[in-house]
This record gives sequence, C-alpha cells and structure tokens, in this order.
Amino acid sequence: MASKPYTVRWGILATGGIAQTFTRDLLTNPAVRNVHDVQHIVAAAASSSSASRASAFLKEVQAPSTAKAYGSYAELVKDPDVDVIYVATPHSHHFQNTMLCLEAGKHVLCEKAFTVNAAQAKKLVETAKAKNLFLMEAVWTRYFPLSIKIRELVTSGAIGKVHRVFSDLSFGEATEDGGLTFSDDHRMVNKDLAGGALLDLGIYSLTWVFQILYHCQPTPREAPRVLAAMNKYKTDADEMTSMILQWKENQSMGIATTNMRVATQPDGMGSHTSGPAVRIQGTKGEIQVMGPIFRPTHFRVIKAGQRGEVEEVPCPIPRDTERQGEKGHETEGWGHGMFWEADEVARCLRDGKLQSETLGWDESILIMETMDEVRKQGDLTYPELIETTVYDPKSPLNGKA
Ligand SMILES: NC(=O)C1=CN([C@@H]2O[C@H](COP(=O)(O)OP(=O)(O)OC[C@H]3O[C@@H](n4cnc5c(N)ncnc54)[C@H](OP(=O)(O)O)[C@@H]3O)[C@@H](O)[C@H]2O)C=CC1
Ligand SMILES: O=C1OC[C@@H](O)[C@H](O)[C@H]1O
Repeated sequence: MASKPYTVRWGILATGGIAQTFTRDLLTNPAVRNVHDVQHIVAAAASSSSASRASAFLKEVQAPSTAKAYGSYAELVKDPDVDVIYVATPHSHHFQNTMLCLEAGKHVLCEKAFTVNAAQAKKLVETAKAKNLFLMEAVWTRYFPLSIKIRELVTSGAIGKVHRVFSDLSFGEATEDGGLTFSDDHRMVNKDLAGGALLDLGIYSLTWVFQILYHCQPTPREAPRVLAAMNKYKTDADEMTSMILQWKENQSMGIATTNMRVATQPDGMGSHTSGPAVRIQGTKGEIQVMGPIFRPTHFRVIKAGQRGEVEEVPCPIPRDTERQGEKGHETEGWGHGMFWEADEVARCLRDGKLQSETLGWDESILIMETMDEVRKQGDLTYPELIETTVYDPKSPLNGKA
C-alpha cells in the first residue's frame, strides 16, 4: 500500500500578485501533476495592511475556511500551525522579512531576487544554518520538468560540450512620451523597492546561464568573471542591462540580457514567432528554449550538421480542472507551474534537508555576487534601509509589530 503523502502547512507572507498565483498553485491537486508523495495546506496568510486584507486574499484564492488571516507579518511567524513561510514581498523587503521568519523558527521559501545584495543573502544562510532551518530562493523555473530535462540533456552530453548560452528576458514597456508603462513608484522601477530590470527580470536570464554553465559543471565548480553595462531609467533604476559571464577554465561564455523597452517576444508572451529566448550551444548541437524564460513550455533540440532534423519538445503545465475561475479568468483549471518548487520544498522538509540541491545556498549567493558586480559596473546603488545587513524586527519593512 502506498504511504500517506507528506503534508506541509504553508503561511503566506504578503497578499500581492505572485502570492495569489503561488497560493492557488498550492491549492491544486498534486495528482494532476502525477505527484503523490507530498501535499500542501494553506494554513494562514498575513497582510502588512490589515487582517481584513488577508481575509479577502484567502477568499480570492479559495483557501479552506480553516486558514487564518493575520494583519501583520509578526503574528504570522508566531503561528504554531505553520511549517514554512512563502515570502512574497518586493525585493527590498526580502532580507528583513526572511530574517523575521527564521528568527521565529520558521522554514522559508523567499521570492526572487533572493535579497538586494550578496551580503544579505549570506546572513540569511548563516541564520538558517545556525537555526537548522530550511531556506530556498523561489526560482521556480529551475523546478520545471522542462528545466530538469534540459539539464539532463546537457550533462549527458547530448549536444556535446556546451560553450555558449544566450539568454534574454525583456518586456516592451516603452511609452510614446519616452517613459515606461510603470508609474514611478511601481516596484519594477522604484529604487526604494529595489526595482529595476536586473533584479526583477535579469535574474531569469542569469538563471538560464547559471543552471547550464555553472550548475551542470562537475564540482568543484568554476565561478564566472563578469562584464556588464547598464542604462538607467529616470528613477535611476536600471531599464536595460547586458551581461557577459566568462568561464575561462571551462571554455564557456554566457550572454544574459534584460530590457524594459523592447520585448523578447514582441507579439506577446507565449508566441514563438520571435524565435528562441535561450540558446544553449554545444559542439554537437543546440537546445533552444522558447520564452517566456521564467515559465517556458517548449524547447527544441537541433543536432549539428543534420539539416531539417529538429526535435520539438512541448512541456505543457498541467491544469487542475476541478479548480476554476478568477485571477486571469482561468476556465481550463488552475496551474501556473509554481507547484513544482513547492513540491521541492515539501520533499526537502520531509527528508530533513536545509537546502535544495537544484538551487543551493552557494549558488544563490554566487548569483547575488554576480548581480552585485553588475550593479557596481553599472553604478546602481539602493538606499541603505534596503541594503543593510543589520536585522531589525522593527524595521518599517517588517510592518506592524
Ligand atoms: N516567481 C514569479 O513568477 C514572480 C515573482 N515575483 C516576485 O515576487 C515579489 C512580489 O512581487 P508581486 O507579487 O508582483 O508584487 P505586488 O506589488 O503585487 O505585491 C507585493 C506585496 O508585498 C506587500 N508589501 C509590503 N510592503 C510593501 C510595499 N512597501 N510596497 C509594495 N508592496 C508591499 C504587499 O502585501 P501586504 O501589504 O498585503 O502584505 C503587496 O501586496 C517580488 O520579489 C517579485 O520579484 C513577482 C512576479 C512573478
Ligand atoms: O518573476 C517575475 O516573472 C514574471 C514577471 O512578470 C515579473 O515581473 C517578475 O517579477
């Protein structure tokens, strides 16, 4: 007889856009994605504004009536019925909010970008280690079966030695008057919220470069040298950033770009007309991933010198048709692809692991170090309140006590 699935009780910290998408994925039936060993419970949610906002959130996502609504993050982290907290605030808040959770003894899954800088990421890791708690950066794309398959193809040598990866995540947000579609206080461009293309979108371009050219290396892995350029928006956040990562010993290079004026997929996300958004180039062939690269559902394998021989590999995201409606008016059921990272968290907790092998602490820190260097070369700094490595439970970033 199959054993009972391991159950994880989640607390949701913040009630914005991605908190809603993630929580809805938690509420889908794991069997729909052929998962039978773990399952998820939405135990509580907290809003920094009010308990009524948290209640409204739980209603919007159709959480069970048992889920508790809190009007502060401080109350959520004290809930004994919560095992792990999903931190879904803007980048600026991740360090203080994650520390709040860890200090209260909670495991954490923290949205990308992990923190504002590498020093903050190191402090989170030290704290998790010292307190024997699980901690993971929520780079959900890494847990897609598509990503897993591609990493397997690369490590098995299916396209030979990989020498180069191109990767782009860009949104066409330019307006007629020379601005961007975002208001100046929007988290995408607001420096108080650690806005900018790099931390929000460039992290995915880097994810593809790293998960192939770094993660697929045998250990000990070589770290890259970084060359970068940035153009700034009127808010002084970066609106376009280009990076070259060089692995000299490993004879490889990654070119990672992000832009908020021109799009990777100008005719709309999900369209393949514009060609691949990621190209993984090896001596025996190439893997091309169609965008958007944060939520890819299709890749192709082209073998070198074999004209016309292209293997198309669709990887659709399973939908739970028992769950319907709301958010983007989903009529074909729920399922965004965030459940796979949640399953990883559950398995790590079940197995007593403090970090995920797919995106371990060292790699998250190295990526933050890479982004620190890119920011240094692009002369992008953020306010001290959000760059600090001093934990303050009473920081305004932690909301009400
Ligand atoms: N994995 C993915 O695909 C995606 C990840 N993200 C990441 O998730 C995080 C949140 O993004 P998103 O949900 O789009 O952002 P939203 O602006 O929609 O939501 C952020 C939430 O954070 C809370 N918050 C607390 N303080 C502030 C503040 N000063 N300003 C704004 N919000 C505040 C609010 O919830 P409350 O007041 O109720 O606590 C708010 O609803 C970011 O790190 C982003 O990079 C975003 C989109 C997609
Ligand atoms: O993580 C993300 O992925 C999707 C984008 O729309 C969003 O801006 C970003 O935060």
